[in-house]
Formats: sequence, C-alpha cells, structure tokens
Amino acid sequence: MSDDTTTSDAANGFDPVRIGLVSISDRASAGVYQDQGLPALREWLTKALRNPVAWVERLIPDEQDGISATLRALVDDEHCDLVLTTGGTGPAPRDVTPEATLAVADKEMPGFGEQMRQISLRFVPTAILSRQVAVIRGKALVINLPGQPKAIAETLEGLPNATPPAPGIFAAVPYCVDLIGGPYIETDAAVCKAFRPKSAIRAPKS
Ligand SMILES: Nc1ncnc2c1ncn2[C@@H]1O[C@H](COP(=O)(O)OP(=O)(O)OP(=O)(O)O)[C@@H](O)[C@H]1O
Ligand SMILES: Nc1nc2c(c(=O)[nH]1)N[C@H]1C(S)=C(S)[C@@H](COP(=O)(O)O)O[C@H]1N2
Repeated sequence: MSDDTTTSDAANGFDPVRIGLVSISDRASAGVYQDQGLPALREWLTKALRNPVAWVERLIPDEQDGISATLRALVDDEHCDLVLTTGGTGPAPRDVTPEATLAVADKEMPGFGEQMRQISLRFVPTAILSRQVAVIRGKALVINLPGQPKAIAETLEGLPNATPPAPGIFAAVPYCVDLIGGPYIETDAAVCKAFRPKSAIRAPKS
C-alpha cells in the first residue's frame, strides 16, 4: 500500500516534515480486520504537530525482511525524517518488528523503548511484553510502538499531568530530529510539549 499526500498549511512558516507510518499486522494487511494503526498514528500526529506534513503510509504483514525493506525504502528513497511503526513488538513467534528495525540501524536509541515501557506500565501490566526499539538510520529517526491502537496515543502523549507525571516519548522527538540534521519540528503544547535545551529553541512563529 502506498499513500503520499500532503496535509496542513504549507505556507504557515514551519519546516515541512516527511513522516513514514507503518502498520505491521498479519490480519489487518490481509483484510481480516480493518487497520486502525495508520488512522490512530495519523490522528495523534495531526493534533500534535504544527508543521506541514507529507505522509508516507504502509500496511504490511509481520515478515522480517519485508519490514526491513519497507523501513529502508521510507528512509532512503522516500526521504522520511521520522518513521513510526505499530505492531509486532511482542514475544509471539511472528512478532519481529524490533529485529527488522535493528537490522537497518546506524545507531540504537534505547531511551525511547525504556520510556515507552515505563509509560505503558501505567496503563497495562503487560507493558513489559513489548520489546519496542528506536534507531537512527541516516538522517531519520525510526520508532516502534505497540500494536494495540490505543497504545499509540498512550505512549506518544504519556500522562504529563498525572502524579507523578510520565512524559510521553514524543516530547523528545523534535530535539532528536534536530540533532540528526532533520527539520525543526514544532508541537502544539496543549497536546505534547516538546523538550529542547534553551540554546536549541528557535524564536516562536507568530
Ligand atoms: N493494525 C491493527 N488494526 C486494528 N487492531 C489491531 C492492529 N494491530 C493490532 N491490533 C489489535 O491489537 C491486538 C494486539 O496486537 P498484536 O500486534 O499483538 O496483534 P497480533 O495478535 O500479532 O495480530 P496481527 O498481527 O494479525 O494484527 C490484536 O490482537 C488486535 O486486536
Ligand atoms: N500503552 C500500551 N502498551 C502496551 C499495550 C497496551 O495496550 N498499551 N499492550 C501490551 C501487550 S499486551 C503486548 S503483547 C505488547 C506487544 O504488543 P504488539 O505485539 O502488538 O506490538 O505491547 C504491550 N504494550
């Protein structure tokens, strides 16, 4: 499946961003049930981001080589700045998303997986079953999220207002993308407040 469309106001003064979304599910890709992964990813990111976004979406089965090939294509050919996957992170025999992601890595970013499991433990005791990883490939950040559609918003947004707070992983994404030479990602603070050191913050757009 291929879909590359641009949404939002490209003339709003924010850097354009290319985002790859990959839903990894045997049953959704075979049409046994309707995919909810891509819509959930896109819905949350559309709320959270102020940049104009070009989306590149793929719905694929849990096949390790196919997942790696998709990630390579999104980064090397489609020039995505950020790629988010959903599904295939658990312990079942066909859950191979972390292996497929590590196979295309230049660098591992273990903090994302650690933080996601911390956040998810606030929602489900089975959070420890998710082996999600994040990696850098070239100038792109690739992050695995769990397959439950509701886990997408849970891990990206966290529980910033709970006691104690649990910052969502997306708060660290914009500065990570800065550091690898990508576009300056700006968020709606009401959905997700991006964390950057003061010296890395650009003047806000009016
Ligand atoms: N893309 C999806 N769309 C809708 N629901 C999903 C999707 N992926 C997972 N789910 C739901 O979350 C549950 C756990 O996800 P998991 O990735 O472990 O799926 P699975 O059991 O490996 O099956 P499959 O790969 O066929 O989706 C699934 O059983 C399903 O109810
Ligand atoms: N936030 C959140 N994390 C979660 C879950 C969830 O419902 N919410 N489900 C867990 C379960 S039950 C499993 S098996 C693992 C792996 O899921 P995956 O194979 O769908 O990626 O994610 C875990 N992490």
